Amino acid sequence: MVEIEFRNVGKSFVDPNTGELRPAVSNISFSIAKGEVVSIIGPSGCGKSTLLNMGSGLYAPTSGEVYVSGKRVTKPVREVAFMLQKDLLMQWRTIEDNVALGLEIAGVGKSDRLKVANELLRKCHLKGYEKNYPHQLSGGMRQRAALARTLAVDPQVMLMDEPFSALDAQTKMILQQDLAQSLAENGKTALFITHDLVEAIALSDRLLVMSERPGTIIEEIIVDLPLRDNPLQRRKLPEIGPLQGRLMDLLKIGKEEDAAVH
Ligand SMILES: Nc1ncnc2c1ncn2[C@@H]1O[C@H](COP(=O)(O)OP(=O)(O)OP(=O)(O)O)[C@@H](O)[C@H]1O
Repeated sequence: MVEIEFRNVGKSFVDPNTGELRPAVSNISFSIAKGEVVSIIGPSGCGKSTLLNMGSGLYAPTSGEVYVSGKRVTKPVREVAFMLQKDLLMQWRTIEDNVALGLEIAGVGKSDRLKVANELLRKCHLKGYEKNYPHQLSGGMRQRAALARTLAVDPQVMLMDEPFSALDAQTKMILQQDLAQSLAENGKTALFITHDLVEAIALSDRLLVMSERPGTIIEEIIVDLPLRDNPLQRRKLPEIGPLQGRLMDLLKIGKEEDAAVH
């Protein structure tokens, strides 16, 4: 079953310098099946975040259509949860209250929502920190809390915009492991943006490679490797190097003066 579909999607923005409409992405078509994890990679400014914003209904496409679970997206969609590079935790709420926020908005009673929050905090290795405030946690721990908060609303689709890019390399690998296990266990569908090529390979079933602005999909690569639920082990497979090399070539990294990734 198809969970997310982009049909000939384009998006233009008014260029603040010229006042004219300028395309950010054009002619984007792809679909993601239920339970699939797909990563988008591409040069800075090619429109990756713009795609996620359209997937969640925060931006309307200028042309084409976006569908989630067969319904055309015309406004923010409940089935979709967003996770960003910034943890966006509320400083005045404890970690458990931050994780429970989505459930509170949905009208779930206090004891039920705290039960869900505490179970997710345990799974995300934050047991014992439930009553802490965000400033009392490290960056990695805050991002774990943000992951728990995203999972708490039990979204069908997770849209993730460089969620781990601010973390150190080792913390990042551990969080990738937690995310991958959680996605696999719960059969979630995810669209993931990253500049980290190995992260994309380690986490995904499929990769979409974009061109420079106006971004369009120039290549689709099926990651035909085992261990999608275990990126720590997948990273060690010998196929990772050649796949990374292929992506570097597509993005022209180190090949030309005007390389696509800076
Ligand atoms: N609200 C907006 N108004 C005007 N221009 C915008 C707006 N949002 C994005 N853009 C422009 O659209 C282009 C794509 O932006 P977007 O943030 O989607 O790129 P990206 O691929 O996610 O970049 P990065 O990898 O650097 O995060 C950029 O040139 C950006 O300046």
